[in-house]
Amino acid sequence: MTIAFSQYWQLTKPRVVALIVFTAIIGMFLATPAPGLPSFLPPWRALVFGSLGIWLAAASAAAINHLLDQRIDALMARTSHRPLPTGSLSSRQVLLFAIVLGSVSMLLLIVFVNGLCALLTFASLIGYAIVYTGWLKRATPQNIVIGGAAGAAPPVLGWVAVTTHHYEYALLLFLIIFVWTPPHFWALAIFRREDYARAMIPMLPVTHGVQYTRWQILFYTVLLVLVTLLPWIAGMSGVFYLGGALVLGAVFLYYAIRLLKPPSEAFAMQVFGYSIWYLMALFAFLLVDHWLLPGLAGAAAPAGIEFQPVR
Ligand code: HEM
Ligand SMILES: CC(C)=CCC/C(C)=C/CC/C(C)=C/COP(=O)(O)OP(=O)(O)O
Repeated sequence: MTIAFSQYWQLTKPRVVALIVFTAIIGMFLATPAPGLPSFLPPWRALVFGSLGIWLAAASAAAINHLLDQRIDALMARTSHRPLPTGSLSSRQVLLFAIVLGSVSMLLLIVFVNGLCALLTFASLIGYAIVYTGWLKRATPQNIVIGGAAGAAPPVLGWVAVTTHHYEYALLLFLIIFVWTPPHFWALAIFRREDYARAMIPMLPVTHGVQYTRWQILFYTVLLVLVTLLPWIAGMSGVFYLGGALVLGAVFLYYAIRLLKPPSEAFAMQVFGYSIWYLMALFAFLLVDHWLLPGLAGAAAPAGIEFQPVR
């Protein structure tokens, strides 16, 4: 019983999905007026059912990823211990699990949140589970750049769970995760390139070589540092966020430059590990900044404009 639970839990990619839900929740908070105004907590239904619905949809997408990738997962050292390659769960069980999670997610979002949030969440689920996993991943070395759109969507999903007002700010959050994805993934792909070569998956380090991939990581990291300035330039975030983004970005740049001539083979995995802390910290800075600067409430909900949850 406990073993079965842990196998199903593993299907949901719990740590990846935890960070995804974290960015969605930050999206909800940033869409909500800051302290000092009548309500600084997102509407409770968006917070509770929105987070739960987005979590279940991402977990369902992750389970479908396991299902469609079982043949290649069996060929790769990093993934060969997963429930399908080891035979501890059957394809039927995984499919059923994914359908249940996805259906409950849609039900919660449609009934308790709103149709737009449900629609965009469903599009993200399909984007990752079918478009990326079933097609792009095997088709082009730009797979994770294009497929990254699904993983970048959660702050937008969180935002529209609360309101469509100033949705352009949510698009800035989307852009940050979208540009973050290539350095995040390619660092790991460099270290795991033999896995991908064995499974014949056209990841950039396999098709274009390690050095080219390192330069691409540096290119996207520079772009990322520039893109993270946008929330401040657009007036969504203040100098507290700006300071945090600059420090975090400087460290990321240091890692990306060092990766051009790495001290060891394992250094790429340090860059990968940092990318995760980076995103978590950047979004934490966005939230604290939003709370520290009540003046910004004007940015999220300008005077005279009613705070309107989408229904
Ligand atoms: C197309 C986009 C993405 C690709 C290809 C990708 C790829 C990967 C891979 C291959 C791993 C290693 C997983 C493992 O060994 O089990 C990983 C780990 C991770 N990813 Fe991503 N990722 C993407 C987007 C995201 C997004 C959007 C987030 C969160 C906002 C995220 C957060 C994480 C976290 C937290 C881990 C560490 C998981 C752990 O330690 O168990 N990733 N990613
Ligand atoms: C509804 C919604 C918000 C969906 C979110 C989509 C989602 C779960 C994105 C995560 C991205 C991810 C872990 C990609 C790795 O897949 P991979 O197949 O390249 O990695 P693997 O080899 O570890 O399976």
